[in-house]
Amino acid sequence: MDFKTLIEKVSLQYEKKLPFVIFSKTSSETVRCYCQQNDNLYIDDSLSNNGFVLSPFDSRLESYLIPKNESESFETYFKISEIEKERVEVSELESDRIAYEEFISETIDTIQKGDAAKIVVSRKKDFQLSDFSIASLVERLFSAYPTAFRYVWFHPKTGIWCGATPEILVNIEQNKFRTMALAGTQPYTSGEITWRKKEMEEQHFVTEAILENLNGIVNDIEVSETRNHRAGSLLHLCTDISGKLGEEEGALAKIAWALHPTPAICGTPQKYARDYIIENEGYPREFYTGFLGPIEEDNASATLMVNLRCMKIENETASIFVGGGITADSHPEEEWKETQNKMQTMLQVLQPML
Ligand SMILES: C=C(O[C@H]1C=CC=C(C(=O)O)[C@@H]1O)C(=O)O
Repeated sequence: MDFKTLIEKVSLQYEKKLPFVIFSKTSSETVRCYCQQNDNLYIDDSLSNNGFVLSPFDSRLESYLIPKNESESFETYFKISEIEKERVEVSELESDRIAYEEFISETIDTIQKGDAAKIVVSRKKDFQLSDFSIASLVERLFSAYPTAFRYVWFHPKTGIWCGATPEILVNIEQNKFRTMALAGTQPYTSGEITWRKKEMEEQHFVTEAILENLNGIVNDIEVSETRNHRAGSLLHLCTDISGKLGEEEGALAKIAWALHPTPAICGTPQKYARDYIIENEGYPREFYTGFLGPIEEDNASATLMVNLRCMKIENETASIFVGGGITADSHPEEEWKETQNKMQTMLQVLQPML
């Protein structure tokens, strides 16, 4: 089956209002797809069944699964085609900017009072689509960000969720696991790269918290040098963390629930930051900054990614979710600009449909 036929399959599935997920792992040209054969909503927090999981930011809420054994699965090779990507100009209300910057200032005050070291706050912006097609969405998304993990998920009860994320929550392959501490953002340029103290500190919080949360769960942890990690037109700081798993069952669930929500998308201390976000952000994140990905071989192999650079599409409206890590040294105007830059990742996919 070729990519075109696969797109026809998912388009038909969407027309019939049946769940599907189509995805391609980081830097892979293999596209895989599960087309569920009924419209049940499978709830599964165990992370032990084969299929594709979609889990929300608030870990007290349910995770959903498109089970492999209830789906037809397909796989194909896909030749990346060059798509034009130009910055999409967005008109934003002055009142929205002021409200967001005030929210950032309040968050900085909270941090300066000593209640938290870092809190990741975000916003959601809606775009009316005039010419939406699932085929065009899949084609553009998969071509635009070949080095990201790309997915389009549809279930009649959740709507479409899709994204191109750079961040691994946990990857397990043959008794080895990998995760990463990703934080700090600047626009990508080919020139010399320098990071400010604020970004280095922000990223350091993430590495430290991940190592602390993994303590006692995995053995032989290796921590890489911190490196630059490009995500489309953005650049992040990243530390790779890897290690070996013991013989016991259920390592995937243990690691994923120990790490999620990481300080890359929530904050430190975790519970304070989570409650602050839920109480103050003013909208429910749903699956944004949750995690998603395939679980295979009875969870001996899995790639769970943090749901970043993503959007939800429902009733011809695309909601794009964007945020940033706030520390005592953050500046509200810069944080607003950062969300505008991050919004471009999905806007460039949507461009012809706006
Ligand atoms: C919360 C987001 O990004 C996180 C991941 C990488 C860098 C981030 C930052 O620089 O603030 C955020 O922690 C988002 O893209 O919506």
